[in-house]
Amino acid sequence: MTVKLAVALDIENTEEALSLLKDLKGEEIIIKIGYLLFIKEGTDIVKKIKDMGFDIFLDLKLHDIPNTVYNGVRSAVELGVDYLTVHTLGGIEMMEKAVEAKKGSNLKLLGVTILTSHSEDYIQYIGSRYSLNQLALKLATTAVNTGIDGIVCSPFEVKEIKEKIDKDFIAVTPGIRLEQETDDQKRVATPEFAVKEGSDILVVGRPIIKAKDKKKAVREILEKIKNA
Ligand SMILES: O=C(O)c1cc(=O)[nH]c(=O)n1[C@@H]1O[C@H](COP(=O)(O)O)[C@@H](O)[C@H]1O
Repeated sequence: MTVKLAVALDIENTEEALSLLKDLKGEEIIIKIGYLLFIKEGTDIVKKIKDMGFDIFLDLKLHDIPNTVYNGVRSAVELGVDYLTVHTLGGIEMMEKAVEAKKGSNLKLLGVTILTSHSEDYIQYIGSRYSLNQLALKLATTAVNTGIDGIVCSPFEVKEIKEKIDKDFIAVTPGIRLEQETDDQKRVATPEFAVKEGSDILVVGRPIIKAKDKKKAVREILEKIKNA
């Protein structure tokens, strides 16, 4: 699978977001829609962006009782999104219901393991007897065995997860940075590192959204992915 770029469209101004996408039409990118735009604009924004020809990654990180997640996944299938995040910490039964809900559709479910804004210290603070890496691997393995199509982890866990899970799945890595700035992320790495470690989809938000020339930033990251 060729490595893809998912642009996290975390842009406050909807018109600005849509005009950026007009500029990016034809680029081989996935558009990730998260809380910011989805809570404000709802399903309309998803349909608009889908109609522009982009694949949609709806990032709602579903985490609830199995039946509620089942209903959420059914709605995402009806909406026609391409990727949807669920939280692996929601449990095996929850993930099984999520997988059951998308049966027969093209939706790909992505299981979030340990957020890139968490550190090893936090994992120990909440009482885990596993290290962050071990826990991410355990959650990823559970998700893939349950039938989840892919997992979300930091570029630092992806290599081991890819090596130790003997099945095909999509590895998605946020926490990508071109420069030193980390914002609220704790585990960040360059696009080249993420690709070398085995990522299939790199998620990039602020390094694009905050750039003066956003289209140029997208092109630069695509080049880095291609040449990694
Ligand atoms: O599920 C995600 O996409 C996600 C998981 C994770 O562990 N860390 C993480 O940053 N994300 C998302 O990836 C994007 C990263 O944005 P930037 O830090 O601005 O590049 C945000 O939209 C986050 O919601």
